[in-house]
Amino acid sequence: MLGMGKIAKKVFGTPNDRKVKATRPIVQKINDLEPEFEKLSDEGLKDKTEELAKRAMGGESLDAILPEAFANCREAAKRALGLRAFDVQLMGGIFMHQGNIAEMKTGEGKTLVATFPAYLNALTGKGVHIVTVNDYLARRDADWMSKVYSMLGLTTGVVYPQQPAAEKKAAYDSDITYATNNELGFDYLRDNMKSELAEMSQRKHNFAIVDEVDSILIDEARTPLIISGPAQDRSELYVAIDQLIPSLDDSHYTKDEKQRQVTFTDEGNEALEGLLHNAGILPEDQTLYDPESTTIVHHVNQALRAHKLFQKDKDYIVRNDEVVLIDEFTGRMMAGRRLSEGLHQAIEAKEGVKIQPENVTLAQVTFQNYFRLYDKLSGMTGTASTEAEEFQEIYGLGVVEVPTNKPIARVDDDDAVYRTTQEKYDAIVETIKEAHAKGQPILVGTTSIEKSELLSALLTKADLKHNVLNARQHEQEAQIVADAGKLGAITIATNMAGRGTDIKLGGNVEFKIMEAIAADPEADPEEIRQRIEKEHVADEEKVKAAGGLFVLATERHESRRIDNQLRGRSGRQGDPGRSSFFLSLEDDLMRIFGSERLDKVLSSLGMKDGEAIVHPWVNKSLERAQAKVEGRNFDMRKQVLKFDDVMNDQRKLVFSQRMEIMESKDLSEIVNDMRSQVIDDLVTTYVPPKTYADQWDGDGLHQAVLEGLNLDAPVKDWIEEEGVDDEAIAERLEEAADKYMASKAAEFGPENMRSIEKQVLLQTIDSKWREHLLTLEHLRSVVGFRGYAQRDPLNEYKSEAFALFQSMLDSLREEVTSTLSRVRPLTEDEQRQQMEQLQRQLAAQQAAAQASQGETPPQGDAAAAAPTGEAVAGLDPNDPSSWGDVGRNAPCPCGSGKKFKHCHGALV
Ligand SMILES: Nc1ncnc2c1ncn2[C@@H]1O[C@H](COP(=O)(O)OP(=O)(O)OP(=O)(O)O)[C@@H](O)[C@H]1O
Repeated sequence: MLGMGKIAKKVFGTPNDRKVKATRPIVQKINDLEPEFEKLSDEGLKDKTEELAKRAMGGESLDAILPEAFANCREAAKRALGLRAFDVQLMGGIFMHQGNIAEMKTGEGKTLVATFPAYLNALTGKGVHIVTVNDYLARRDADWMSKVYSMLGLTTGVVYPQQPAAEKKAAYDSDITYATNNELGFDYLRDNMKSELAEMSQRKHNFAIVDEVDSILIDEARTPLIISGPAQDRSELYVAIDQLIPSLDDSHYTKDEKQRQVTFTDEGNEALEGLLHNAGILPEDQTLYDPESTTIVHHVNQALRAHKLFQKDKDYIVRNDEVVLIDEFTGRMMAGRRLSEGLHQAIEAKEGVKIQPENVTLAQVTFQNYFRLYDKLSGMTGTASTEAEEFQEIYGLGVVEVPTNKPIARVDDDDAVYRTTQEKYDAIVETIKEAHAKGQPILVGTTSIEKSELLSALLTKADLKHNVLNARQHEQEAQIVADAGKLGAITIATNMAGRGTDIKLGGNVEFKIMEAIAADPEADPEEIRQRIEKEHVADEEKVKAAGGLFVLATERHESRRIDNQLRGRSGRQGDPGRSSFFLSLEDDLMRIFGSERLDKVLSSLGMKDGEAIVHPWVNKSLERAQAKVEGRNFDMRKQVLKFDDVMNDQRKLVFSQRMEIMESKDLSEIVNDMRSQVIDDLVTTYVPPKTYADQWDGDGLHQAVLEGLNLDAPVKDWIEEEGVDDEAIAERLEEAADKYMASKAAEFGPENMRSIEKQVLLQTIDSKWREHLLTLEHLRSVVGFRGYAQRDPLNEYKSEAFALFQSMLDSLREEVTSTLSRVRPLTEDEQRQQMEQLQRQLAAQQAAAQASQGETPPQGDAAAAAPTGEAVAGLDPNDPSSWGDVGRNAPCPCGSGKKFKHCHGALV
C-alpha cells in the first residue's frame, strides 16, 4: 500500500521533478537554435562569442543570453571533440549556472557539461575557475576542453604546484582556469602574503565550478590549508612555566585518565595565578582570565599535561638529549614524531633536554571558507543528495538530481552479511572466481590500503591475476582504472583510487590504440586505429554479455555517499552491471551499530558456517545507521565551522585592509591617523585625572612618549603650563610628532617615505596577524578547558577572540607608529653589511637548492612550508627518525597517501 507521502509524490512529482521540468523549455530553446548555429563558420562561432560578451558586459542578464551561449558551445564541442551534448547535459549546465550542484551519475559526461556554464559565465570577462581533486585531472580536463574554448575564442589556463609566477598569473588571467582545490587555496593565502599587487596571482573570485564537489566541500572541509614556518624561540617561557608545576598539589587539578585530560580546579587557578605573578611570567595587573593571558594559559595547560599525563619510559623515552615518543599499541619508538601545539616542548622542558623549535601557522584557510569567497559557486558530482541539507545550510547550494541520458540497467544486490571476516573473505574470493570465469570484469572496493593488500594476498593465493590501486599515483591509476572494464579484469581499489576516471566496458579504446601503435611502429597508424576500433566493439559486446562491470564492495563506509560512489562506477550510460556489498558482523560499522540485533536474527535462523543473510531489511537498517553517523559528522563539521567563522571574519577584514594598502599610492593619511590614535591612547592612559595631579610627576607620559614616538618632547613642561588637560597635551604632542615626521620625510624624500610607510604597514600587519593566529589557536584549546566551568566554549571563544583582535589592532598602531619614527637612512657601513648578509643568504639558498635536486618536489602544504626549512625532501619513508617535523596536514612521509595526522601523526 502506498503511504500518503508516496501518493503525493506520484500526483504532484517531487520538488526535484519540478526543477527538472522547469528547465525543459530552456533546453528546447537551445535545441531550436541548433540548425542556425550549425550553419555558422568556425569564425562565426568566435564572432558570436564576441557579440554575446558585448551584450553580457553591456548589462544584459546571463539568463537571457543562456540559450544562444549554450547553442554556440554545443556546436563548438561537436566540431572540436565530435561530441554532441545530450539534453540532460545541457540541463546539468543550466543548474550549475543557477548556482546549484548538478548530481549526475558516472559516465554522464560531466567534464563536457562544465564547459556550458563556464563559457556562459566567462563572457563577462571576470574569469571562471573549474576545480578538480588532483593535478592530473586539472591538466587532463583542461587539455581536453580547451579545444572547445579556443574554438569559441576563449583562453584556457591550468594552475599547478611549483608553477613559475608569470605562468601562474597568466593561467589565472585566462577566461577559464582549471586548478585543484589545494592550489587555489594556497595561492589565495600566498597572494595575501605578497607585498606588491603585481605579484598577486588571483583575480577576484567570480564563479567556481567544483567537480567532485562532495569530496572537496564535505570530506575535506574540516582540513584547513596551512602555510607554516618556524616560531620564535620560546624556550625560556617553557622552562619558566615548567618550574611552577611541581609546586602544585592534587587539589589543584583533576585528572581524567580515559579522556587523557587534566584540568585546573578553581583552587588550582588561584594558586597558579599567584605563582605566575611571583615568577614574573604574568604581569601583576593581569589575571588568568584576561584575553591577553591566552598564550600563557595554553602553555600552563600543556605543562600540566606533560607532567601528569605523560610518563617517562612509558609514553616516551629520553635518548640523545631528545624526547622520543613510544607507540602505545606496539611499544615501538616513534623517532621524529612530535606532539603539536607546544606539548612536545613542554615535555622537553620537564626532562631538561634541548627545546626544539615549534612550527607555527603563518596563514590558514579551510576549503569551506575559501569557496565561500566566490560570488557564485556551483558543483557537480555523482553523489550529493544524501548531503543536500549540508550543502544548502553551509554553502547555500541546492542539489538537483539530473536524469540519466539512458535508464540505469545495473542490478544492485541486497547486502550479504556473514558472521565473521574470514567467512566474508572466503565468499568474496569465491564470487570473484565465478565472475572471472565468465569474463566479467570486477572492481573490488576496499576502505583502506591494508585491506587492499590483504585481499590482494588472498587473490594471489587463489591464482587470480589482478591490479591494486591505492590512490598514490593519480596518472597511472587513471589508466589502470580506465582498463578495469576489460574482459576478465580484476582491479582492487581503495575509495579514492582513480576517482574521476570513467570505466568503459571492454577497456579504453584510445589506450588500446596507443599501445598497438607503440608495439608496431612500422605499420600505418590509421589502419591500426580502424582494426582496434573494430576489435573493441567486439570486446565491448563480450563484456556486456558477461554482465558488464561487477562492483564488489568489501565493507560499508560510514557514509552512504561513499558507498554510492563505488556502486556508481558500474552501469554508466545504460550499460549492464552489478553491485554487491559483502559484510560481516565483525566490520566496524556493524560492530558499532545494530549488530546485536542482527546477531540474534542470524542465530535464530540457525545459520551454518559460511552462510550469509541477505535481506532488504538489513540494507534498510544499515542505511539508518549510516544516516545517524552522517548526521553526527555534519554536526561536528558545523561546530568546527562556527569556530572557524570567527577567525574567517577577522581574516577577511585583515586581507581586505591589506589589499587596500597595497592598492594605495599614498598612505600618509592612514599612518597619521594611526599616530594620533596612539597619542590619544598614551595621553588618556598616562595623564592622570585632575584629582591625582599633584601626586604625579609626569614621568609616565614622558617615558611613554620617548618609547612610543621616539620624540623628545618637553611633556613635563607642557603639563606645568596646561595642567592635566588631556586634549591640550594631546594636541601639542601631535603637532610635535607631525613636525618630527615631516622632517623625516624631508630627509628621505617624500617618495621614499611613502614606500617606507607601505612596507612598514604591510610587514607589521603580517607579523601581528601571524601572532594573532597563534594566539587564536591557543585560545581554542584554552576554551576547551573552560567548558568545565559551565561556560559555553563557543561564546567564550567569540568574545575573547574579538577582544584579542582589538588588542592586536592597538598594538599594530603602536608598532607602526614607533617603527616609522625610528627609521633612518642606513650608513655606508650598514649598507655594506646588509649587502654581505644578502649574499650569504643567497649562497646558502643555492647550496640548499642543489642539495635537494632530483627529489620529488614537495606537494601541497609541505610545498608551501618548504622555504621555512621543514624537512620534506630527502627523507626515508621507512625511517620516521629522518622525517623531522612534519606538518600535520602534509602527506605522511611513509607514502601511505594519507595525511600525516591521519597516519603516523595520528597521536599528535
Ligand atoms: N554528449 C556525449 N556524447 C557522447 N559521448 C560523450 C558525451 N559526453 C561525454 N561523453 C563521453 O563520456 C565519457 C565520460 O565522460 P566524463 O569522464 O566526463 O564522465 P563523468 O560524468 O565525469 O564521469 P565520472 O563520474 O567518472 O567523473 C567520456 O569518454 C566522454 O567522451
